[in-house]
Amino acid sequence: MASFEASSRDEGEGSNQTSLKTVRESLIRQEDSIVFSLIERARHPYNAAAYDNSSLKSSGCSLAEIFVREAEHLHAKAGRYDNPEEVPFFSEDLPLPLLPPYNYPQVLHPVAASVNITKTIWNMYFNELLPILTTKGDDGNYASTLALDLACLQALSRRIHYGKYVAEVKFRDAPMDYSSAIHDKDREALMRMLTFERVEEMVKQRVAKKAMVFGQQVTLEEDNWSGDTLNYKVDPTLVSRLYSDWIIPLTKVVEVEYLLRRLD
Ligand SMILES: O=C(O)C(=O)C[C@]1(C(=O)O)C=C[C@@H](O)C=C1
Repeated sequence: MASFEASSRDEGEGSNQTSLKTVRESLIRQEDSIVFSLIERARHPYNAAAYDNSSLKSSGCSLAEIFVREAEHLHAKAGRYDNPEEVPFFSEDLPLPLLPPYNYPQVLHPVAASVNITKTIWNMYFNELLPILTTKGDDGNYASTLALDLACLQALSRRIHYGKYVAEVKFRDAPMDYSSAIHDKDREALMRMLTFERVEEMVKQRVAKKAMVFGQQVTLEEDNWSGDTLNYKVDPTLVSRLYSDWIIPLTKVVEVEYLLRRLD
């Protein structure tokens, strides 16, 4: 992608450069899904009843949990989790796909399946993000709200766990450097090696810009296109903060966890 600014460590020649470029292009595309899904969820107020564990006395869990569990059940039948990029929140007892499996390319080391931070993503989404993304109140549209939550959770899980792919191409690019930190189980060294601050800065700026572009009120009157009078559907600084406080740090946690097991 032309807008991608290479940092000094990925200016080398060869296919690894292409691979890092390719996985970053996927991260850029995934930004669109994340920003759109947040804008859609923000149309509804918080709708607390959907998240309250005591609302459904018989089940002891929230409507949100039941919704995601049952949706994942259905998605598993349609083969969603055959794709190693997709990580379910409730992986126990998922049914097998109904169609014969598609042959997804095996890019990752088999240990990738054991790297799973869905609990952290779940808690971050419901405890930290939703309360600041939405307005207080209840409009009763629990089914629509939860369908939108599911879209947000899936987009976030996919993006954050995509750190496995980013880590894999970085490892292939510099196996000797990474191997020594992996043997030493040196998390800090790994974190330092995989961090590109300039890239992170660009990601944060780009997602804020996407929130401005995707979240405009589009009308046919010329005046409404002027930047400062716009009322965005989701605060662009919130989207940027979501990336800087949670999405990027959690992607890096996935990268480190994957690398630590990469030589098993
Ligand atoms: O692009 C990379 O190299 C990544 O590892 C992804 C990512 C991100 O989450 O956006 C994470 C760590 C880097 O510091 C830069 C960006």
